[in-house]
Amino acid sequence: MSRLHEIGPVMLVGAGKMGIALARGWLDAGLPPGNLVLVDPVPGDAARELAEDFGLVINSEALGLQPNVLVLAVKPQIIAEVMKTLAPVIGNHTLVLSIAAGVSIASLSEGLGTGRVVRSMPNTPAQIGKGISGAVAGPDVARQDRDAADALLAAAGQVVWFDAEGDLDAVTAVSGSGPAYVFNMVEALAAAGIAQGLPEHVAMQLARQTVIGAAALMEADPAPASVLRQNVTSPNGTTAAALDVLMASDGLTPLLERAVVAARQRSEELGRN
Ligand SMILES: NC(=O)C1=CN([C@@H]2O[C@H](COP(=O)(O)OP(=O)(O)OC[C@H]3O[C@@H](n4cnc5c(N)ncnc54)[C@H](OP(=O)(O)O)[C@@H]3O)[C@@H](O)[C@H]2O)C=CC1
Ligand SMILES: O=C(O)[C@@H]1CCC=N1
Repeated sequence: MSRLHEIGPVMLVGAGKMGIALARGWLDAGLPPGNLVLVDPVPGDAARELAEDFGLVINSEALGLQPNVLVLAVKPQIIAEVMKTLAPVIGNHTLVLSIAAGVSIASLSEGLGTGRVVRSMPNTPAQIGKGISGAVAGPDVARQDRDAADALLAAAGQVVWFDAEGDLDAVTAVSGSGPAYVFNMVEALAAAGIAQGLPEHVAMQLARQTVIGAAALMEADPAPASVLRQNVTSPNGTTAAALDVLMASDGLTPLLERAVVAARQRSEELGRN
């Protein structure tokens, strides 16, 4: 039996892009639909579709419930306001699992009046069970709370637990936001193909399938990324010519480092709001 069966009622507050990605992952991994309720003042198409597909309870009926796990998936900018409305939902037995970027365990605990808080950072491949999450448990989190949070996050993919909460800002910058960097690389590679005279739809097909194929190969072959890169690189060939540009001192590595620093700083800023 999946660990998800043992968690009991889960309330997802914020049925947006990431909330729905997680909810789909949980339901696909065996969370009983009767144990999941959605709270979102204006549920979008994806939320309504999910609710319809699985017969989920949405909004008003949900608010009378004190769930075993309250998952907070609203934007960091409004989380303080949203927490003010959630006091009646927090029972003695309620664990809070936040996925909000930057928002500290201390402010979550203060806002909700409970120390049973896990702060986490998943990413959107959660929707197909291929995500990765970082997580930190607050000081009042018991072993069984941590197991429940781990089961929810593990349904979405891999989970890495950290002792230091500050590490989650770096996790956010690397893997939380990371899928967007890869999608942007597909856009950039397609644009480069178009600049070389390929039709737009063909350039996009080539770029997209190249990233899909490379990711699938990396999943199937445990060799380090550097070895997989070397396997593409014939001596003095075309890839070597391109990598001379990408791996130059002003190439992809310093660019990504700047991008990750910017994301980390933004995560820290969001936490100060
Ligand atoms: N997107 C991602 O890849 C990731 C996001 N996160 C975190 O997840 C959280 C949500 O991000 P994301 O899904 O991208 O954002 P979205 O805007 O897509 O989702 C937030 C949802 O919360 C809803 N909402 C607004 N007010 C309330 C309320 N009072 N009660 C309940 N729900 C409310 C919004 O509705 P409406 O649109 O009508 O305002 C929206 O549906 C953020 O904290 C973000 O940091 C974490 C990891 C990855
Ligand atoms: O862009 C954001 O702020 C959120 C957090 C990580 C991914 N999306």
